[in-house]
Amino acid sequence: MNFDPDLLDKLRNSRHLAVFTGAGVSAESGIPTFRDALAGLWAKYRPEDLATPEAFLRDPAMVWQWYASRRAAIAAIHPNPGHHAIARLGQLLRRLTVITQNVDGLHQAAGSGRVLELHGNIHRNTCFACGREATPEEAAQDATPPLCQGCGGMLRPGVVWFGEALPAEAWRQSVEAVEDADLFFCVGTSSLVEPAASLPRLARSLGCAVVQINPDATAHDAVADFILRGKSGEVLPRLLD
Ligand SMILES: CC(C)NC(=O)[C@H](Cc1c[nH]c2ccccc12)NC(=O)[C@H](CCCC/N=C(/NCCC(=O)O)S[C@H]1O[C@H](COP(=O)(O)OP(=O)(O)OC[C@H]2O[C@@H](n3cnc4c(N)ncnc43)[C@H](O)[C@@H]2O)[C@@H](O)[C@H]1O)NC(=O)OCc1ccccc1
Ligand SMILES: [Zn+2]
Repeated sequence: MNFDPDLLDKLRNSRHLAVFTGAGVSAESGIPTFRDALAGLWAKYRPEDLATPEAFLRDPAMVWQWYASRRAAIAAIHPNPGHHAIARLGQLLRRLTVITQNVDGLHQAAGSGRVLELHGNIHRNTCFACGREATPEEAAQDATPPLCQGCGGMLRPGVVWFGEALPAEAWRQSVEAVEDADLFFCVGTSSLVEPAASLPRLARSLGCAVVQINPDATAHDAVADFILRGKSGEVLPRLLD
């Protein structure tokens, strides 16, 4: 894949690169993308049916087990060359901010220092009633779901469910990073979930060069200045060559 010299020039001279990622960046690690995540016994559900406070209240054990099965899948895999290339770019460039929709923690596992988790992290748990962050021991109790040792409420995964607000600080810092960036990578996301999907549009509206990295077309091809059609685990390492 030959890259547009203008893109390589912008990357080499970037003062601040913002890298916005979705499930696609973890696909080559063996984690099915959000659309494909509902395989096997979960196949009859839509993500929006399970990742909501209503679903949790309706059937807390089922939702807890879904997250437990995803946590187990994530524990068995490793970051891929796409994650590592982003971490390497973070060492080479003056400033790089990762803004991720992923809850798997693989950017941090690959060594990326500045990672803003817009939709939380599946390895953390909080109390659905009092909001307290639970200890790993509490979350390991043999109950589905385990109960909070503070108030006795049910523990829930530390992710943002549909209908819930994004973490205010992560969102504020993400908008700030997009406003400061001179280059914006949109990697492995279908960009269908709001307000996260507004960030590529914001970047474009601020005159930031937008690069889309995805094997398929997405809603954000229209705001991209450069479209790299391929898998992030193959395209990103080549950008470092
Ligand atoms: C479905 C959608 C229309 N619904 C929403 O956007 C809703 C509602 C909404 C709000 N504003 C709107 C405006 C318009 C319409 C709807 C809304 N948004 C919300 O509910 C948000 C919260 C949304 C967050 C939900 N949580 C997630 N995840 C955590 C949980 C969990 O993980 O279980 S969202 C989850 O789904 C999304 C999945 O998208 P992708 O990551 O892009 O994955 P996908 O599978 O779709 O695509 C993969 C892509 O990768 C590509 N690919 C595949 N292989 C590779 C490869 N190898 N390399 C590169 N790319 C690859 C594929 O081609 C594809 O393009 C991600 O964001 C992911 O985090 N909250 C909120 O609005 O709250 C209000 C509020 C405000 C104030 C106070 C109180 C309340
Ligand atoms: Zn509690």
